[in-house]
Amino acid sequence: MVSKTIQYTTVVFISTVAISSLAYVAWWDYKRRNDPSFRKKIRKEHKKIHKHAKAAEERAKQQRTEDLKESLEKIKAEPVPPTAEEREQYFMQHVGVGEQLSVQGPAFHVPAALSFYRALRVYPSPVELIMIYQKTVPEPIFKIVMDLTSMDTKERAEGYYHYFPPPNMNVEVKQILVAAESEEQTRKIVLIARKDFRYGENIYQEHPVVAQLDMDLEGTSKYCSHCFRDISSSLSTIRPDDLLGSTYCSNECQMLASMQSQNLLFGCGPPVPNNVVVGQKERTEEAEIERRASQEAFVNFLKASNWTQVLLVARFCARHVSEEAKKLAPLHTPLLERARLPEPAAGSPQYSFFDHIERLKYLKVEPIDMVMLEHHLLKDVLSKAVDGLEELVDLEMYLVMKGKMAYNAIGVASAGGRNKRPGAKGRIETWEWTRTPYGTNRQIGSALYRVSSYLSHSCSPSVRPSFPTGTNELHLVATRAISKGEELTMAYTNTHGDGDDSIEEAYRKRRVRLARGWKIACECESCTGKKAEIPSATMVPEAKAEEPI
Ligand SMILES: C[S@@+](CC[C@H](N)C(=O)[O-])C[C@H]1O[C@@H](n2cnc3c(N)ncnc32)[C@H](O)[C@@H]1O
Repeated sequence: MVSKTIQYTTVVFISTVAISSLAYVAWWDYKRRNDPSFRKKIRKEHKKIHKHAKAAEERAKQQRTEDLKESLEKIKAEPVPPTAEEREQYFMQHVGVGEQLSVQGPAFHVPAALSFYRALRVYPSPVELIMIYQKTVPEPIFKIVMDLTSMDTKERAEGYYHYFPPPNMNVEVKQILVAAESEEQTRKIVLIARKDFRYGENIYQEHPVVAQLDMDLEGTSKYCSHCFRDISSSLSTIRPDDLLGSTYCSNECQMLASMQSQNLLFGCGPPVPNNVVVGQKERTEEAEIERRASQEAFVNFLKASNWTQVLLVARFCARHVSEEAKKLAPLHTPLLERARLPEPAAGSPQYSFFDHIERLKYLKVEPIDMVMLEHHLLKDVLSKAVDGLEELVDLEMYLVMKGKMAYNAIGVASAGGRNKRPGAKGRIETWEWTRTPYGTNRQIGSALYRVSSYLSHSCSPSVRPSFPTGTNELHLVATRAISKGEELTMAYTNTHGDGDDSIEEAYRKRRVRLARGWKIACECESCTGKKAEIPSATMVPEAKAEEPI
């Protein structure tokens, strides 16, 4: 009886709930069909729910990004093992951990990805490893590894000018947007003073990334082929196996040149240190003969053409290799300290040798026959030295690199430069111009500098490159008082014209040179107002060199 009552109560309760639910559904449907304001309210509710869900999803995504960022910072703060063997062990250990974690379900995806990322950090050829990961690592984990990689790349790219140039150089790089003739905005990169400078004050100094004596001076024992010091009245060092016949002021310069590029390009010692095995060719007698033949062909071309920009590119590639080799087999000698380049400030992400030149603007170089030939000869020298090295300069990259040298190299007029540089040969489009207020015809060589590459041109400039140590170490000197925050400018060409040129003739000549060399129609004060009265300080290379030009 009791159970019947319970059954009955349950049935009544269920039917009551069902009936009232049905009534509610019927009422809801009626309202939805007949009441526009009700419909609007529902739509609003739907939107609200959707918005909340989206916001929650966004928050979760943001939180995940924040967590990944935090993990990335932690990983970056971890020391990288110093030796090649330790790095290999570290790599194996983290790949192993990553593999174990990746089979334990979604909760372990992030820790697995972090392990794979740690391994990626120390692998000598990261792009290759990413391709292997893509094929072997489960997709959601691979995606996290890629997120970590792009976070790191973005931070490195955006943060570069935050760390470079280092504060002790007293300048900073700023990117400003300017409206071009086409109304499209273009980016101008300028060098700005971080503090006030007096007239004649030294702002900073820097060693070149790569430097090359003019070809007519190479091997003449007048100047050191590495630092450009005048050695005409002293003993010089020569290496008998050097095909370019370069001469040096000291054993130190000869060793530095050899380590940075000379041996790989023109010598016959191992192209990279013996303990760096990646890509090294077995040095058979046959391979050595082929290597020498490629070097000879390159040297013959250089001597016949008198061009140096191809050599700046060649030295850049070789130095890139030597810097990478140094990472694999660290070498700390006082000698290398002496040649230190400006490096990003402490705490910066790691930038490769190439990262510093990647940002520089470049001139468009046409692949005319001679350019194709020099490219072919350079590739041959590189590939005969180390397998695969020619990949550094496929034709497209070579044209860009040459364009960077053409746009940014500075003419070095150390020890006052010279007066009788032989005139350029061949078609005018093939003449090589360098940025120098003393005139390319006074230089003894040219060099690429990391920071000075950013200097813009003005015909009434605020700074000039100076070489007071008698070498290619560039000192940037204020040609007038400069205030903190001011843009620093140098003259890319001799703004006074030649000999007794009138003001108009000097103006015409510099406009032609600026247009030919850097495609600039100068709009500086002196040009727009045709105020060709330029302070003579811009023209005086060194106290020693005050001879008429
Ligand atoms: C060696 S880069 C100097 C760095 C440069 N300021 C930049 O924006 O990257 C030379 C290029 O800077 C620009 N530039 C330098 N001085 C200029 C000037 N006075 N007027 C117009 N453009 C200039 C031109 O595009 C020139 O080819």
